[in-house]
Amino acid sequence: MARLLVVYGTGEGQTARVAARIGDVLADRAHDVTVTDIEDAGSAADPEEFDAVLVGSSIHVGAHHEAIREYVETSLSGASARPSAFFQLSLSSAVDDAERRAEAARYVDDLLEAADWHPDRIGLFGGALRYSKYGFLKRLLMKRIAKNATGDIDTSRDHEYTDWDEVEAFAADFAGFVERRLDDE
Ligand SMILES: Cc1cc2nc3c(=O)[nH]c(=O)nc-3n(C[C@H](O)[C@H](O)[C@H](O)COP(=O)(O)O)c2cc1C
Repeated sequence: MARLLVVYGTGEGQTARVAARIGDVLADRAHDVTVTDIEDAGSAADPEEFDAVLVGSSIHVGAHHEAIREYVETSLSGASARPSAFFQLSLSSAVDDAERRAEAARYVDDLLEAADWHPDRIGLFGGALRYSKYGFLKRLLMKRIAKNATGDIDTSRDHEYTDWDEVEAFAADFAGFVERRLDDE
């Protein structure tokens, strides 16, 4: 059994949902899992207390959650023997378009380069449009962003693009990686 941390930054809760699903997959494999929002985490997100760390963030206006950026820069920077993974949610990963996919990958590259962090696994997932949760201005902004991304500008309902099978496969793959690594030690 490994002590695993899943720490995430979220705007409207989709990354929290993904983090929870990842946590369920890890817990089903009998690991001791802590899933925490970076805003509430404080010292509970100290990587030293865990065997492995997964970090997740959504993209808002081309940037990761600020507290997550700070966290990876201060807590995960540099070489580490501890296995780690990063997952990202965006609309850019919600469409089958090479340019958009490259954009999503670039967001990750920029974050990792700035933090000098080298996670063992990276997951890029489609996010969601929660028009029902946005205020007037955010709904307008998201309609514009969505028009160029998924094309879903019907604000009378929400749109979800997360592939839950992909999320579960990502979590299982990372769990397997951690288990093999700990067996070898
Ligand atoms: C204000 C806002 C700005 C966003 N900007 C981008 C963006 O620049 N690129 C992108 O691919 N997705 C963008 N998105 C889509 C989010 O990444 C997607 O909605 C994701 O599911 C949000 O997850 P969260 O609820 O955990 O924050 C944006 C969403 C919001 C609400």
